Amino acid sequence: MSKSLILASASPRRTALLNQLGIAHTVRPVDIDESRQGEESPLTQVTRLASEKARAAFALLDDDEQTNHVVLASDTLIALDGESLGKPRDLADSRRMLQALSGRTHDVLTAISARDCNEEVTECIRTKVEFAPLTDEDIVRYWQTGEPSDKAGSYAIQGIGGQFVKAIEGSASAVVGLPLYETRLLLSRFGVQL
Ligand SMILES: Cc1cn([C@H]2C[C@H](O)[C@@H](COP(=O)(O)OP(=O)(O)OP(=O)(O)O)O2)c(=O)[nH]c1=O
Repeated sequence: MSKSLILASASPRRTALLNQLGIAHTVRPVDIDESRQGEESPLTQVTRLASEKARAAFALLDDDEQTNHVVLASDTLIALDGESLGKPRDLADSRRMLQALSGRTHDVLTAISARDCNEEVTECIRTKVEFAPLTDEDIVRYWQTGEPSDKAGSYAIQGIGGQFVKAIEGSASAVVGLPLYETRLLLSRFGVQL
């Protein structure tokens, strides 16, 4: 018997990407503390957060639901010089992030985590993104559009921020929040009807 899918995410991008795969699902976001723990690396952090989101959402299911559901969760962080960049708090934070990304190549890390009553599998997808040099005026005007505020690294490649991206190497869908290819493989392994 195939299992039903629960997406543990408040991100409209992740729902849209899952819809692109044509996979029926219900959405049940969870709210966890996403701050860095100690000196953990961006890879450790993003993998831990995806796993914690999946675990928290699964724990909210009753016994019956746990036997016939799979929970999928994801987390996206930018990695630059060993540091992780999440969502900006304000303009100053956005400026700090975009100045750091300006004229350089960074890694976008997206971890996906699937969990059912038998097991949890979590993996991380790394995509390289090369940014054009940005002026302070670019950064302030971009902030005023409202787009950066809920995006890791303070930009959206699929939106206005796409004009700052010179090149990308890896998974475009992973940068937006859910790697389509790897998610499909993972869910099929968990018995979700594709
Ligand atoms: C770099 C980049 C990030 N993003 C988004 C993807 C994620 O939604 C967001 C990073 O925040 P996340 O903490 O990964 O996710 P979220 O808080 O939006 O949703 P949830 O935890 O409930 O699943 O940044 C883009 O949409 N475009 C981009 O180019």
